[in-house]
Amino acid sequence: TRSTRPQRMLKAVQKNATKGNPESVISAIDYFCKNSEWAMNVGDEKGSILDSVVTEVNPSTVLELGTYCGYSTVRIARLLSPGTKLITLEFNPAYAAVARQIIAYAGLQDKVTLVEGPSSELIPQIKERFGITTFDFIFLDHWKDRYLPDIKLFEECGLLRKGSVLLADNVICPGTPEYLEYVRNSPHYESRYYPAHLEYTKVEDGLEKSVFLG
Ligand SMILES: O=C(NCCO)c1cc(-c2ccc(F)cc2)cc(O)c1O
Ligand SMILES: [Mg+2]
Repeated sequence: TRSTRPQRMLKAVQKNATKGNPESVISAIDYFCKNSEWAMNVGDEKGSILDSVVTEVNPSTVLELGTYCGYSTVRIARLLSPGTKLITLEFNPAYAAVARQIIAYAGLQDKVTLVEGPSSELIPQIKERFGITTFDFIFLDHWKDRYLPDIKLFEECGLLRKGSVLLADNVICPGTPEYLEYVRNSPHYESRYYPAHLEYTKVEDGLEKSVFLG
């Protein structure tokens, strides 16, 4: 039977990247998406903004919602201080299976805990399962209609502290209008928009960075 796009992406990584070299894995995926098949990785333009925010925050606790094939997982994990781990949630088991292999190929498996399942179920379990009190940095890149309910869940579960940074992908395309309205109008967040483009295209998109004020 025909392979899937994530499987073809993994093959491109295994063919063109160097094992244990995260930058070469990132470049191989971007090359594949620019020259072979578009895929919904955050990409290099928005990825550079992601890098700068992660570097600025230098987080000790990190959560990613929406692993997909692990491209942004690799981008984030390669920047974390020694001993810091990130938790990434993925609902789709086929995506998770490819992501595990891409993260391992980059040599970052010891810095990543990939959890499969719906964010609505997993978020309330995080404190107990992973011994986390609050997150320093959260990257939202999963189902766009889950961004708003999940940020409210973070608040309800006490997973945010003064200064927690949330960075959301795709706030323009496909778009997360309710989420944007919430973080931009809530007195509990200081929000800023980083204009960019939909990965590998000229279509407008961008990232929204929101700092929890407590
Ligand atoms: O659904 C998305 N992610 C959650 C599932 O893993 C997603 C979709 C798109 C996209 C797709 C189709 C199109 F026409 C335009 C944008 C882009 C992204 O960056 C994304 O994260
Ligand atoms: Mg995205």
